[in-house]
Amino acid sequence: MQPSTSQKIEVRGEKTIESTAILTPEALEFLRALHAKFDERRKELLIKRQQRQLDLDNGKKLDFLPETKHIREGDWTIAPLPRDLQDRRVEITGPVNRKMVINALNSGAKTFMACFEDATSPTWDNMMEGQLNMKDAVRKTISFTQQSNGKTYTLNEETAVLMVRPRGLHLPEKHVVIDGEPISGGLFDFGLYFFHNAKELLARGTGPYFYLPKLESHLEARLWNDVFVFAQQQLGIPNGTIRATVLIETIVAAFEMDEILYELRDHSAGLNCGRWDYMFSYLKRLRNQPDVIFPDRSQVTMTSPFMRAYTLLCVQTCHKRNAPAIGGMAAQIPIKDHPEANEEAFGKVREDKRREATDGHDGTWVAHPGLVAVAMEQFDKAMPTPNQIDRKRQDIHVTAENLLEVPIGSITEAGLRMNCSVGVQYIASWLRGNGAAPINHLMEDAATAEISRTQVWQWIRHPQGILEDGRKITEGLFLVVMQEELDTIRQSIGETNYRQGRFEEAAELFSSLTLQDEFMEFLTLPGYEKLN
Ligand SMILES: CC(=O)SCCNC(=O)CCNC(=O)[C@H](O)C(C)(C)COP(=O)(O)OP(=O)(O)OC[C@H]1O[C@@H](n2cnc3c(N)ncnc32)[C@H](O)[C@@H]1OP(=O)(O)O
Ligand SMILES: O=CC(=O)O
Ligand SMILES: [Mg+2]
Repeated sequence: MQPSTSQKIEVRGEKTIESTAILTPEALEFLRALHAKFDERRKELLIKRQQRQLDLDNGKKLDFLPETKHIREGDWTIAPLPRDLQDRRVEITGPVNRKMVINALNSGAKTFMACFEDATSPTWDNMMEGQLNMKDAVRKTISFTQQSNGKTYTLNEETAVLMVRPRGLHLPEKHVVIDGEPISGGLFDFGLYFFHNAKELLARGTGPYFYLPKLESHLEARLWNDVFVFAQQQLGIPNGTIRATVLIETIVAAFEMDEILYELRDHSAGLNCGRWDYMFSYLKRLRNQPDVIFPDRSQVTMTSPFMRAYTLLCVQTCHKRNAPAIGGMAAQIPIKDHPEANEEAFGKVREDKRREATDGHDGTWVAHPGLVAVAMEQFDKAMPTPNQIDRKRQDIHVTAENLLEVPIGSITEAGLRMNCSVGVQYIASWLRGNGAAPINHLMEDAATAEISRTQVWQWIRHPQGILEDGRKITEGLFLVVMQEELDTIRQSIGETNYRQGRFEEAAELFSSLTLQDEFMEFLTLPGYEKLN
C-alpha cells in the first residue's frame, strides 16, 4: 500500500513548547506515511497473537516452527556491527526525563537505553518531553537545573551510546489520530526519534539504534524490518543504518530467536534477555494449561531451569549468527543509609552479572548509575575482548521441554500480599506519570506489575492455586488481602499522600483485571485510558 496523502492527521494532545518543536508538519507527514503503510499489518499481527493464544488454550504445545527449519539450520550471519556497538558490556536503562537522561549518558555505561516503554508512563507530556530530550541529547545540548537545590546537569565529554526503546506494537498513542484512528505508540516513538535524529546521528559517527520490546514472532520482526527499510528510504539514508536489538521477552519468541535475527539481519544488533516480561509472558500465554502454575514470584529466579535454558539458548543462537547476546536486569538498586543491606543488594547484582558474563553474554543491563561499576567489574573479568561473540557455545543443548519446564516452589500468603502491594504501588506511580519506581529497594516497572496481577488471576482460577497452609486462593481471599494491603499503604504514607497518590484507582484497576474471567493482554491498555 502506498501512503495516502488524503488521510487526515489530527493532534489531540495539548500544544506545548515541546510538542511544537517535535510535531512539525514534516514529522507529522512522516508519521502519516508510516501509519498508512504499516498499520494494517500491525493489527493483523496482533490478531495472530490471539489466534496463537487460542491454540495454546486448546492444549497445543509450543515448539520450534517446522516451516522455518531451513533458517535455523542455514548458514548466515547478521551484518557486521557498527564500531560503537561492538562493546556493550554495561548498558544503563531508564526513563526519558531530562535529568535521568543526562545522568544515564554520564554514568560510565557503554550504552544508554532510553525507554519510552515500560520505564515510562506514556502521558502526553512524558512522550513529548522525552522526544525533545532525545533531540537535545543527540546534539549534546541537553542541560537541566533542579529547582529544589539549584544543581545543574550537563553532558560529560564522553557519553554512553544512545539506544531508544519505543512502545510495543499493542499500545496506541491516542493523542495523534489518523482518519479517526489512534496511531500506533511504537510507530510514533520510533518515527519521531528517527525523523528528528537519524541524519544528525550519522553526521556524528553513530546511528539510529533501537531496542524492540515484546515481539511475539519473526513476522513481527519482519514488520519492523520493513518499517526500517521504508524509513531509511524516506530520509535518503543507506539501508542498514538502523540497528535494533530485539528483546526476547515472550515465551513464544524464545522459539523463534534464529528467525527474528534472520528477518532483521541487515538491521540487527542482537538479542537481549528481557527476563521480567519473559516471566509475565510465560504465565500469560500458558495460563490455561493445566500443568502450568508458578510459585511466589520471588522463588522464580534466573537459575530456575526454564530461565536458564532460555538465556543459554539466546547466547548460543546469537553467537552462531555473529550477534551480541545482551543479558537482563537485576532488580536491586542501591540502598542508601544501610551499608549492610546495600552490600547484600550489590552482592546479588554481582552474582547475577558474574553468571551472565561467564555464560557468554556480551553485555548486561543495570537500572542505576551506582551499579555500573559492579557490572563492569564482572564483565571486565570474564570478557577481556570487546565482546565474546567468538565463544560459539556449541556445548549448549536446549530443547522445547527445557524452555517450558514449570518452576517449582510454594505459594505463600506473603507472596500473595507482595503481589497485591507492589502491583498497586507500581500502578499508582504509573498513573501519577512515573513508570519506574523504587519499591522495597527494588526497581519496579510495568513488567513486574504484570507478573503480579497475572499470578493472582491464575492462582484464583487454577485448582493448584493453594497457599502452603492449605487455603485455596479465592476471589474472597484476594479481596481481603488487597484491602489490608491498601490499609497498610495508607498508614505508612499518611492520608494526604494516599488520597493524592491514586492508590484506590490503582487497586480498582488491579482488582478488576484480577476478577474478570477474560484475561486482559496488558494492564497498560485499560491503564492508558486513565492517563492524560
Ligand atoms: C524490566 C525492564 O524493562 S528493566 C528496564 C526498565 N526499567 C528501568 O529502566 C528503571 C531504571 N531505574 C530507575 O528508573 C531508577 O533507578 C529508580 C526509579 C528505580 C530509582 O531512582 P531514584 O529513586 O532516583 O534513585 P536514587 O535516589 O538512588 O538516584 C540517585 C541518582 O541517580 C540517578 N538515577 C537513578 N537511576 C537512574 C537511571 N536508571 N538512569 C539515570 N539516572 C539514574 C537519579 O536521577 C539520582 O540523580 P541525582 O543524584 O542527580 O538526583
Ligand atoms: O524489558 C525487560 C524485561 O525484563 O522485561
Ligand atoms: Mg520488558
